[in-house]
Amino acid sequence: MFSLMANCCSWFKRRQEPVRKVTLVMVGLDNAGKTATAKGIQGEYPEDVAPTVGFSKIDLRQGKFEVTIFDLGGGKRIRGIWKNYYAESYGVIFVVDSSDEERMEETKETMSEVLRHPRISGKPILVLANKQDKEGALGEADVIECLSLEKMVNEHKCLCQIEPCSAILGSGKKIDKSIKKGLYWLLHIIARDFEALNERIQKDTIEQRALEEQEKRERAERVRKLREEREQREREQAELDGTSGLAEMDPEPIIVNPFQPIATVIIENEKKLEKEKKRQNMENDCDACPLTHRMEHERSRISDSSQKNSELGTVENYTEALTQPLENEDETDQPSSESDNSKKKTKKLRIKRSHRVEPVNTDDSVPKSPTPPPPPPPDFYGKPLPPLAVRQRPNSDVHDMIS
Ligand SMILES: Nc1nc2c(ncn2[C@@H]2O[C@H](COP(=O)(O)OP(=O)(O)OP(=O)(O)O)[C@@H](O)[C@H]2O)c(=O)[nH]1
Ligand SMILES: [Mg+2]
Repeated sequence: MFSLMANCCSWFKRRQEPVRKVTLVMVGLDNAGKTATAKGIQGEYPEDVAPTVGFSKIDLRQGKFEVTIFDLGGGKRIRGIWKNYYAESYGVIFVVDSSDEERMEETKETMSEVLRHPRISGKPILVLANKQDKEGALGEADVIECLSLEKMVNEHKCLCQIEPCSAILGSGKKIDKSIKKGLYWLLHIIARDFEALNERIQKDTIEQRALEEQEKRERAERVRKLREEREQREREQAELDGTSGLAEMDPEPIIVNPFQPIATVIIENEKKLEKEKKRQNMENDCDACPLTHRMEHERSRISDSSQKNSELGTVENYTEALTQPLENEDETDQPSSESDNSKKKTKKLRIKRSHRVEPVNTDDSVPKSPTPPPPPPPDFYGKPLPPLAVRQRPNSDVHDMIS
């Protein structure tokens, strides 16, 4: 009767206990069997596993414990993330592949690194000597020896339990009893020192979060600086590529299309032709004027023409090439008998053509071609372009090499 009452009191007392949330971290080399073990605990088929990239998380209820297990990837490159989970861990599950003797040294170093971390030292550790079903797997004593386990745990003041097991034996309620036993042991130790552990974990977690925030800010700052440097480099490169200077002053430069519609070219040419005609008329009128006046007139005309040349660019050059016969016509149309006028005219023509690249002047030394170039039709630009052969070419005095 007394014992029944004591049991009832104990049950009632346990019911009053608050639910404790406990986080565990599961680590070990890749291929050790961590995910298989975690799946087995959860009641899933343990053999259907793939290497863990990052982590996987399982939640389970064990008596008064709400347990969260972080199953972390064990690959060499992923091991760096383990430390991010140490602060909130109440204990460690370290899984060892007992059948892989060759990697025992690596396992030892890795375990030592975990236990000496300031956020792990002093916390309980469960070692699962996994894959006992495999032939040649090391037994419990061999694993302890290979890992120098006693020495290591004493050094870092960690309570330790080792369980030889096989994760693929079963799952859920049929899970390997050693795994179940090991888990009970770990939770029991945690429950015993819960207050002290909990205080440490709260403190470590706050520090860890602050550190993470700091790292995040530093990372963002690094990214910002890198972006700024890259943009600066791009700007400098753009300047080197010649988009600086005028291009910078005028962000949208006007690009003159060299391939203008033919109608535009014709209109330009017509204008030019009209101007030429006017000029000719004026020249005829001016023939009566004194030579100096005419010289002045020619100079202003040349400068006007040069300016226009630079303005009109390609089109103007083309126009000039086409209007060349008009100037020749000036030359040929002058009556040769008027000797005074002829002298004046020669001088005038030299000035007139001074802005062009001319062949050696043949006016005096070489006799003129017996067949003068054909005069252009009066309405030249109103008609289709003449055949290439009759068009006056620049430097037409020089004959083609191949004729
Ligand atoms: N024979 C045998 N095979 C096992 C046992 N436990 C796991 N395996 C197999 O070992 C391989 C690796 O198992 P995982 O659970 O993925 O190993 P892990 O430790 O999670 O590996 P990472 O995620 O890469 O860190 C899988 O093919 C499992 O089926 C076991 O107890 N016995
Ligand atoms: Mg895994």
